Amino acid sequence: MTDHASEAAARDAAQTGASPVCPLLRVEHLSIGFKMYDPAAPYFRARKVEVPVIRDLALTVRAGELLAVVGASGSGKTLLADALLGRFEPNARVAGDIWFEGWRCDAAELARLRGRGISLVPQGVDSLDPLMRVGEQVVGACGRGRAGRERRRARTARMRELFDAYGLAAEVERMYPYELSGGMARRVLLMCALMDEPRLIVADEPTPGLDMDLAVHALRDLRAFADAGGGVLLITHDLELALRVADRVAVFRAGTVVEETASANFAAPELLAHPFSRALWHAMPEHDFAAARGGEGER
Ligand SMILES: Nc1ncnc2c1ncn2[C@@H]1O[C@H](COP(=O)(O)OP(=O)(O)OP(=O)(O)O)[C@@H](O)[C@H]1O
Ligand code: NI
Repeated sequence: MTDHASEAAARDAAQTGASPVCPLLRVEHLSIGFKMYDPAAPYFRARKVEVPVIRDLALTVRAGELLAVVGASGSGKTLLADALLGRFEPNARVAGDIWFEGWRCDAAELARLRGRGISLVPQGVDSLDPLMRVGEQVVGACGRGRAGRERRRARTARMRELFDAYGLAAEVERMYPYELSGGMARRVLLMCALMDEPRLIVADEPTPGLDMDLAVHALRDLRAFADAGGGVLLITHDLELALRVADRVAVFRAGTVVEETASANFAAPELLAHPFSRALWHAMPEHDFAAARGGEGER
């Protein structure tokens, strides 16, 4: 841990009257680019250039809150999720600060927090091992000997508690991933994340492939986690779904958050500050999919 933000938070609080409690997660000026051969240059003159994907991004997640990061496909959302877990490709160039519970963390510290504070619900259900029963995967490796047996017993009990709390039938434990429906597989991924009693869950597109009912169900589980005091960063391209569960929405465009606002402000376009947020509002099915007015070309 390199720094502590509680003094800064207390100072801010003295100035603004806000609560001095540190947010669970705070990201400031995060920029990520990739060093790669210039795709525009002819091959015989190719040289390495830095291609920016995330630029000067800021967001905050507090305990008890679900923040949705809503952005188009391919805009860098998974890259953001990976960054929060301290996972960077070797050619990534990273700048900016990520604070977890008031501590500024570098990539190695974030990677250590995985499973010890921060859990990821990954974008693909293919992260489940096809050859292992669901129960074994959720419980995870427990080690050998007496300590291993104790740990297995404790983790199995926790898994059963979670299955029960989140409505997964006990027989799912003995199933293989191919026997699960899309909705069940998504739920199992969430259970894997919850096993480690995280304070923050980063959920990367947890709903594609699910019908509306199941998607809402999956998001309700995340909402329940936030209501119990955890923080959730929900990454999605589906604003309509996000608005059903999120307290606040971070509108993500061209690699940065152009507006972080209360979900309630999506009630009317006048309540939204950025033209792209208003364009998203107009593009929602219930607002007749109007063309993305005011969005394109504006940053
Ligand atoms: N190691 C890398 N080197 C170069 N470019 C990369 C690397 N990793 C990711 N990118 C680029 O970063 C961009 C953002 O990718 P990312 O997967 O984060 O988007 P996304 O918003 O999660 O997309 P989706 O909606 O499909 O999940 C892509 O254009 C991708 O090509
Ligand atoms: Ni993605």
